[in-house]
Amino acid sequence: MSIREVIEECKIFYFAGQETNSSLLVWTMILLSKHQDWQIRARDEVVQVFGRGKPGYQDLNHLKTMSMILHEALRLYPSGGNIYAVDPHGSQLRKAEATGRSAASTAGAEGVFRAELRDVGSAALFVPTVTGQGFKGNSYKLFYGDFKEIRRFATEAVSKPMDFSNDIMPRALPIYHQTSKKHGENSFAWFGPKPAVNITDPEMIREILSKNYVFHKPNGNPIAKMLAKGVASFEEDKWAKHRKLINPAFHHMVPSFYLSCGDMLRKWDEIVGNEGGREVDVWPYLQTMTSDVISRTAFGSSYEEGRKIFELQKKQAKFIMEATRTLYIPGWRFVPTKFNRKMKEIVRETESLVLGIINKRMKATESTDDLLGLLLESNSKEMKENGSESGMSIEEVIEECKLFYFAGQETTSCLLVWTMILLSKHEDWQNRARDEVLQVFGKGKPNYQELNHLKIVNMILHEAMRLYPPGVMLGRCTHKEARFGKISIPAGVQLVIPLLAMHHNTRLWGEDAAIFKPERFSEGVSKATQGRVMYFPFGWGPRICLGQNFAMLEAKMAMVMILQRYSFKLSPSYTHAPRTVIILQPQHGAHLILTKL
Ligand code: HEM
Repeated sequence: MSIREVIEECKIFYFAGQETNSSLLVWTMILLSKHQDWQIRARDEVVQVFGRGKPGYQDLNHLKTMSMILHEALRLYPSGGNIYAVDPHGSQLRKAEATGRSAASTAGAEGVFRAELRDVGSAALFVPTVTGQGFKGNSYKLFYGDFKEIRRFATEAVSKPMDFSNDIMPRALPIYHQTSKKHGENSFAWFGPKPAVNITDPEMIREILSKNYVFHKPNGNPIAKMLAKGVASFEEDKWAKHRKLINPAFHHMVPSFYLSCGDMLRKWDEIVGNEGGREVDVWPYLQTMTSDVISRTAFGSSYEEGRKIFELQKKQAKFIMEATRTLYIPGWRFVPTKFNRKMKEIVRETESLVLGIINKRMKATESTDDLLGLLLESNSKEMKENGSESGMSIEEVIEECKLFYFAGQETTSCLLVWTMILLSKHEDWQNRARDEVLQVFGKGKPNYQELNHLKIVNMILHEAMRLYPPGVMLGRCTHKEARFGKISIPAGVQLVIPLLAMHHNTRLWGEDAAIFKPERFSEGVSKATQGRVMYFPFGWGPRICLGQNFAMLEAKMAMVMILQRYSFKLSPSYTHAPRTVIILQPQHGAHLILTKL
């Protein structure tokens, strides 16, 4: 090991050992204060084994009741760490999975404490159940499970770039890649003290994603929830209510892709000029464009205020990424550190800006057709028809607006950047796409209706999202024992759906799964997949992405306008390095040579 690696190991021991232990102790004491009967049972056992004398290490291992209590405390209040990104949308920021619970879910968990304490901890229960059914994984290491390995895989994966190839699993989804390499497709890992089972059977995936009232999303880090809550993080009735209110707004809004994309192209024109090709890192420009689109579409006439809100969100996301890089300590966000104060300040500033816009709208006599206007309209219609309980509060509308920003921006810019990179490598497909675009629109302004009839561009976008899906995995969890045919998975387990692995699976797609072949989608998605759940970049079932059509339309408009004006190829300085930071991004940007047509 290098000195750096030794230091990293020490840091892991510090975090995994010190913070998780103190968190475990504090929750155990709280639970035992609440459940005096178990406190008495534990004391009886301790007094029986040690009397009032000094406990011997050997005998500590024989405390059965104490071990049961510690495992149950860990199950209810796990203190895991910076493990996985499972949701493509920033609101979840589930980098810090297996962390503390929200107040509401804590109250629910309290209720089951007594009933579940009969089991000797989740590890003891989980392992025989799933290994008996062919799932394999590492044996459980107390408190931090596979945390150390996961950290190492993640760091090693992105430490060097790769040759240009679409075989990106080792880099983009290193944890699943390594686990499945070692244990096979039916495998599991320990997210701290929580077991996480990898699900790769298309039928099981269909069932999990269809039954959204049975399989919930895993609880995220409460710090991350400061960023945005909204429909993507709600469950059951609250989720259904919000989805019903937001849906009409998405169907009626008029997106402003043309304006924002035009702004981006004007910037490229200034850099490239008329003579020869010029190198441009297109990645930051695509990010600005998609963020501009969402500011205009969400806040329309209040575009300037909208931009300010989103700038604050960007700042907040950076703080949150830093916060989630360390283990989450329950209650830590309430401590008035400088960092926490800054984050709270941003929340306050954002809310007052959004509230200002909303108040202005409420007083206006005419309705506006931006997302916020439509949302307010659909909300007040619902409240008029079914009473005020059925609508959203102003705070909830604010949260949904914040969510649109995170949901709508990074994901779509990722789709665009990988499409441009792939078309730079495959100039034959770039030419075919341009031919189609020029045939349908010439050099004129694309209209929305006809964007939907572009066949080649559509095939290319799907193939780009198959190989480089913005969200590389989805997560769900079991609240009670779940049965899938002969397979049974106990309660309290995370289900990891490695979306990227499904998109690259040679058993499903053939030996050429890693090759860019848009012709796979020449007869549509259902023909390409034969109706199986093996391609689902926007998720599946009732919780499928609300912005799916929006994103596809935006990507088509942008690709049409780019293809009309430019030809592009990889620059010699382009470095292929796909990397997952919540979503799948080009780690070193996208340096392309742009030539004006
Ligand atoms: C290429 C772009 C996009 C991709 C790949 C994508 C992907 C996804 C995926 C995979 C989910 C499901 C997550 C899960 O089931 O755990 C989802 C949900 C969602 N997406 Fe997107 N998304 C994109 C763009 C957008 C845009 C532009 C918006 C809005 C402006 C949006 C809003 C949402 C919302 C609100 C949900 C939550 C739906 C619910 O829980 O009912 N997405 N997205």
